[in-house]
Amino acid sequence: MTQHLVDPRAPRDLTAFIANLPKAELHVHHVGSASPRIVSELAARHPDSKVPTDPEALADYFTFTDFAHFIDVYLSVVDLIRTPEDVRLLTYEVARDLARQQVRYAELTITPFSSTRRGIDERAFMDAIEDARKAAEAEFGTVLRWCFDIPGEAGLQAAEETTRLATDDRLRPEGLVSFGLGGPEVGVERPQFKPYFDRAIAAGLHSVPHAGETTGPQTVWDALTHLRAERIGHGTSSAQDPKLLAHLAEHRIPLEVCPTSNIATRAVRTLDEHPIKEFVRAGVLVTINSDDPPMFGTDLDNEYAVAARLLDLDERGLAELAKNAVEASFLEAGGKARITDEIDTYTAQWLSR
Ligand SMILES: Nc1ncnc2c1ncn2[C@@H]1O[C@H](CCC(=O)c2cccc(C(=O)O)c2)[C@@H](O)[C@H]1O
Ligand SMILES: [Zn+2]
Repeated sequence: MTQHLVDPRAPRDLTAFIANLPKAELHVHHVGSASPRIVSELAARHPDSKVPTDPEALADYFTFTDFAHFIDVYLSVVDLIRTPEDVRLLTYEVARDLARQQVRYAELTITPFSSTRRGIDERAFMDAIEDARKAAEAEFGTVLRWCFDIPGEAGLQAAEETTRLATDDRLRPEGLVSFGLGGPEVGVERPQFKPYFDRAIAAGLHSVPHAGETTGPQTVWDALTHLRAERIGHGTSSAQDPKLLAHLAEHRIPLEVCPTSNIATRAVRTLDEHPIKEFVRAGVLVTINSDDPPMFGTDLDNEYAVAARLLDLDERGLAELAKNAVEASFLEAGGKARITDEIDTYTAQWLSR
């Protein structure tokens, strides 16, 4: 009987490598990360909701015809978050899911305006997310920080409210590090939000607006010049403007790339057409993120696997992507060094097996 020896040149199983690779995630939404189990549990608490309680039906419900449809579905899940306990449960479970993927550090984007305008007390909201953040760090070892974002389509009233919640020392949570702008981009010009970003930056927050997801490169330029963006959410259309790509690369402004999100919201037609290769070729600092994982039928590990396929990466290439996210994060230097060292040690051990 011939013995089938494992061919040492055979492609190693990158899935196993990714699953155990220590990671950081910079672009992932609080409500958008509610797992099917959490969403169906919340939907069962609120029978008036149009959100299905059955996880099967939920998978169909999370299939979008276009970006506007995605926002409608997103808001129907926001409507399920009605009490501080809902907020705490959601936040803690999102942290558990992140920890399961070896995420050591995540900057979770939260839209407090959407919850406070739906009646959740602002102080109770802040206490709920902070309780969950501290519990997650103690129990899972996952460090969470917050990005508060303005739902741009809700206009300047939402901008004012979000800025107040993010800069009032009696309210702003300890874990808050950055300030963003989300929702549809079409008809939501970035320059109008300059006064709010100026106040947030003056209060010590980092600027990380979405831009160039569903509109052209001018939106990315506007985010850089008017909102002083330190990172860009998506930035997908930057690939249409070589000068913009060169500027991002020269000034080492990271892109928060969310490949499957761009397909699910129809921002990009197919993964093979995704501009991530152009970003890397231009020398742009690319980070990999999941955006709204359960809604897009993905998770961070899968996004790393997609990046490996699109960029033809081996273990070292994947480790570099993970280190990019650590470098681009707003974690303090000691924490960055710790996670980067862990990534290097893990990768070296894996390759020496
Ligand atoms: N890929 C994404 N690209 C962009 N945004 C994304 C993405 N994923 C998730 N979001 C989130 O969707 C929300 C959209 C909320 C919104 O548009 C809206 C409009 C009018 C009223 C209200 C309200 O609350 O009353 C809200 C944003 O908060 C944002 O954080
Ligand atoms: Zn997003």
